[in-house]
Amino acid sequence: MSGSISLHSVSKTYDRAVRAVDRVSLDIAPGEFLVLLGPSGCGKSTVLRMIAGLEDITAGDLYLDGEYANHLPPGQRGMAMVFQNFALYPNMTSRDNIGFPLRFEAPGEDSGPRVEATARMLGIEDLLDRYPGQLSGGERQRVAMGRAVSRRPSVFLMDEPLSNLDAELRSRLRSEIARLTRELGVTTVYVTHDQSEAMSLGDRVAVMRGGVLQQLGPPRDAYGLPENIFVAAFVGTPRINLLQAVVHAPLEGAMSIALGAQRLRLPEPLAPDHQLLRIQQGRPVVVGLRPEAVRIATPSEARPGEVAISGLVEHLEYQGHEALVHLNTGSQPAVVPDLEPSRSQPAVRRRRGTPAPGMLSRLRERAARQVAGPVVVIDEPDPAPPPGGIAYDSERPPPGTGDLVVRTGPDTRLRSGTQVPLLVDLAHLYVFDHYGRRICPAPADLPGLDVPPL
Ligand SMILES: Nc1ncnc2c1ncn2[C@@H]1O[C@H](COP(=O)(O)OP(=O)(O)OP(=O)(O)O)[C@@H](O)[C@H]1O
Repeated sequence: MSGSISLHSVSKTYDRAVRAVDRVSLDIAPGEFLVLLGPSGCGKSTVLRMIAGLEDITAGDLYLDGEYANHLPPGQRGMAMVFQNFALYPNMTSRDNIGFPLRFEAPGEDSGPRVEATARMLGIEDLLDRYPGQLSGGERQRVAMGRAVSRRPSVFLMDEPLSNLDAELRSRLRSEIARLTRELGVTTVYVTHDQSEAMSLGDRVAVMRGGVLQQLGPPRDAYGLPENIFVAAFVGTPRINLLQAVVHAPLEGAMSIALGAQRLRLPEPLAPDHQLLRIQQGRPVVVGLRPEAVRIATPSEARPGEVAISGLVEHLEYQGHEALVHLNTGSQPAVVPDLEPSRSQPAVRRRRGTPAPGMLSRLRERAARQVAGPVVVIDEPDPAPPPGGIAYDSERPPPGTGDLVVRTGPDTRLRSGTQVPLLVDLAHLYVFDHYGRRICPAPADLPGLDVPPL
């Protein structure tokens, strides 16, 4: 087996009601490391389990090495799985745990040389005669990986394999997994809700939300060119600043984006990406600024492409290698629900008085999940929802939390309550429309920017 995996519009519905995975299409190349990333309950594990054959596919097609494989039994798929809970047999030594699958795959063959070669690869030779109870969490996970590796599968499926480990061990094992899968050249599908893990491991990252694939591409694109507000907010620590804004495009005079009482004046001649914002004139949009897109400096220090605003220091968060300044610029943050949903909550909050879910509301919920919405507009009292079922929130953010986080050097000394000048780098400005789609920088396929998603 070469290890290519293709999902064509694959869905999974549990109990006729919960659509855990909604028409996901993915092509994973042989030897590729693909990470499924998303918040808890978004359907990552279900995708992995359908690839493994541990879960039936409700609709859509799965191809392994180009062959239709929906009904292929798990044992015939040439895959090995590593779970978060190590799953070792407690009454077997590491040697027996690693050799156990080989008893079935190559009956009668001496598994010793393969077990030892695997142990050498993972640096666990001296643990081979210990029982799981005599191993640390990290050692247990190495043995669990050894069991997967010894089978020489064509695909590794890993479901949050590091989530039970402490931070230092996670980072060490992360590089070991990267090295091991690269050396073995084995296709790997890795599930995590930890975006930094996804960014550091994946050749490509598939970001999911509410069962729907939001974006598929290299980690650099998920961070630098998020297709929607959900991906922008989910990827990156500290989280991107998302501010409610309005585009002003007068027939005469400069175009600007209002953030509360302040304005980002777009320099003339307008950049092509900024020209496309003209059609949003007067509409609420959301501005996204990563913490490194704004710096504390006076207007006279502005470089080309930087525009001045100001902010009131709320507090300084010292991080050792850097400091994060929390500022209040007088704008309203936009809120993206579903970033960390609890399993008991529905995927999209409904407005008061909305009837119980029927076909129409289910369709609307699905449409809302396909884009990043709902985007919360705090200042508008009870606005009518646009098509697509986007909901609104009337809660204000807690006072004193600031609306903008800016990254600075660790030596910054700033007192709370100080008004500071800020420079916004327009080269790193994101604008999302009312439906949560990125409209600046312009999307590659330039959809009808006015058209509601359905
Ligand atoms: N056997 C099941 N029966 C009913 N619903 C299920 C079942 N397994 C999963 N689900 C539901 O399907 C959705 C997706 O679950 P899944 O485990 O794939 O999410 P996940 O993104 O892997 O979450 P986590 O990171 O918390 O494991 C959830 O709403 C979950 O409650």
